[in-house]
Amino acid sequence: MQGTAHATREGGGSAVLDQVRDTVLEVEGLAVSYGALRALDGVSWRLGRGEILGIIGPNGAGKSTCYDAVTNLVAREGRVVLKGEDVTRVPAYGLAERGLRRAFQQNAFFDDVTVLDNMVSVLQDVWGTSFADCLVRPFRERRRTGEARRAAAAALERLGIAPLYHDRYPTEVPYGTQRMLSIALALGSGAEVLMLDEPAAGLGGADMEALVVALARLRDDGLSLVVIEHHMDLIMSVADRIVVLDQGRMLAHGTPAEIQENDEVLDAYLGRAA
Ligand SMILES: Nc1ncnc2c1ncn2[C@@H]1O[C@H](COP(=O)(O)OP(=O)(O)OP(=O)(O)O)[C@@H](O)[C@H]1O
Repeated sequence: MQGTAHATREGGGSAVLDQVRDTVLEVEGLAVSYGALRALDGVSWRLGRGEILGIIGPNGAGKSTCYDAVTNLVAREGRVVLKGEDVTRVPAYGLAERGLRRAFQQNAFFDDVTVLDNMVSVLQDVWGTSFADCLVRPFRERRRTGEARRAAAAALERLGIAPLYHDRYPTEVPYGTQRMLSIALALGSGAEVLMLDEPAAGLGGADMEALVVALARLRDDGLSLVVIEHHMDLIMSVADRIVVLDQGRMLAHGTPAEIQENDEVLDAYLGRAA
């Protein structure tokens, strides 16, 4: 094997795990079976604070199943530790409350409210007002509503969504902006770990570049990200480390440079230059 990516098919700990500093999310021995199919088998990785971990692999390798397993959306074996707390038995909504959020492959927003109001709605946990408060303290509540809208606008601009789109309906804005909106909504407020499933799906060149910039900015802000992606250029440019899955098992784990030189990965997945 060339390079230093660690093949993990034989099991055993990988030294690359020891390189992760300030672990925020750790999965250990995750396994999922669908009837006779072992869709995930003994998958372990760690995510450091302010880091992007890429998860790649051919179709059917188990990438989405791995997300379902981490977020407790499927029966699984193994352990999940978030910020030092064993959260293996915590349901998905409890994980979201603890700062572990997830965006799915499909865009997810309310079609019949504006982009800005979509964002305001997910910030309700911080800026929400009650009917009773509006009656008793109307001026205070009006001020809070203004603050909520400013916070929502800032959250959208953090993802590069320009103000000219804030008052449009999501279906009226370009597809790349809709993808960014889905990410912004998944982030909400208080996210510490964000898991993205193919964020670049359907994006063209300029939108792809905007996504790279946005992901790097989120990481630089201290967010930790796990990103499933088929676009190799994108994942190789933004990820700090990469896990390669194949038939439910970990084929390799290393830096992008290590993964690109790994013979097993080249044979199984990335394709080899003649
Ligand atoms: N609910 C399910 N019931 C039965 N089999 C499933 C289920 N979900 C996934 N599988 C199977 O588990 C395996 C892993 O699927 P998964 O969707 O995790 O792969 P993936 O790497 O995300 O693929 P893709 O890149 O195509 O999205 C596949 O063989 C798939 O057919």
